[in-house]
Amino acid sequence: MITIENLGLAPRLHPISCQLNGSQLVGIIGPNGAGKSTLLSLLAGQLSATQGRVAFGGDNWLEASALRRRQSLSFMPQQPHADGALTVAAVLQVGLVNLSLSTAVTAEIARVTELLALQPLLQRTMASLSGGEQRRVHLARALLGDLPWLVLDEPIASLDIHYQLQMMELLRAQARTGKLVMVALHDLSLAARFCDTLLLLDQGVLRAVGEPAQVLSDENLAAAFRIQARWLCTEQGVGWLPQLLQDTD
Ligand SMILES: Nc1ncnc2c1ncn2[C@@H]1O[C@H](COP(=O)(O)OP(=O)(O)OP(=O)(O)O)[C@@H](O)[C@H]1O
Repeated sequence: MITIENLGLAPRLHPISCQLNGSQLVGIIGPNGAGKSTLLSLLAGQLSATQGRVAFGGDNWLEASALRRRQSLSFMPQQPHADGALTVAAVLQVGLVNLSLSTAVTAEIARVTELLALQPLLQRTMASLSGGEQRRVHLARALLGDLPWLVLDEPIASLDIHYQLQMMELLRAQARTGKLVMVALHDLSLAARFCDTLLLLDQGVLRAVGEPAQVLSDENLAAAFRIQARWLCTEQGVGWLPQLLQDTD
């Protein structure tokens, strides 16, 4: 479990507080510029907070050593980078070595390779891959070491619908193994369908946190996104028909 207390970065993110249990897939949603990446980057230690604390495993996570951070939290930024000249296999090897874990390298790389169906790509260079293929490699890299806290900024951006569904299932399965999995998402229908908890950010403010049905209320959708939506619930899942509000441009 993590407890976020008044975590903020002026002027981009107003102080936010919430508690998130492990074993959950948590979606961070909100319009462009709402502060999603800022929040995730603060948790990942890529940005320094101007105030607040984060309790994770007892102490203030924001003051944890670099090694503890590296071995507890896996971060995939919105625009992950890897040297284009490296093969996929090399990217995964370097990623694992950087974690300084005692994990068996070959077995761990085989594990994430299988999870992301990367076998056919292992000997290709990163530069030779499509955008979606590269994203799957970055996702595999984020899963290396089986760390307890995954923080992924738009992990399904640029994936086709097959891989979007597969990734959301995979991330939910990762959460079910006891991890806290936090993902920034723009697809609210997939967020509603797969996430246990949603955090809705709007103009740097935490507007709502809770179960998807509560957070994706008519009022919140209108205020944050200036849309209205009809939700379609079937046994297979949730879909929706979003529309611009009448009085918006
Ligand atoms: N490097 C930066 N320096 C100053 N302000 C920034 C910087 N990066 C982002 N911002 C601002 O911080 C606010 C939050 O940005 P952030 O990237 O966290 O939004 P986001 O919700 O992730 O948006 P998007 O959906 O467009 O990715 C925005 O107003 C943005 O303009």
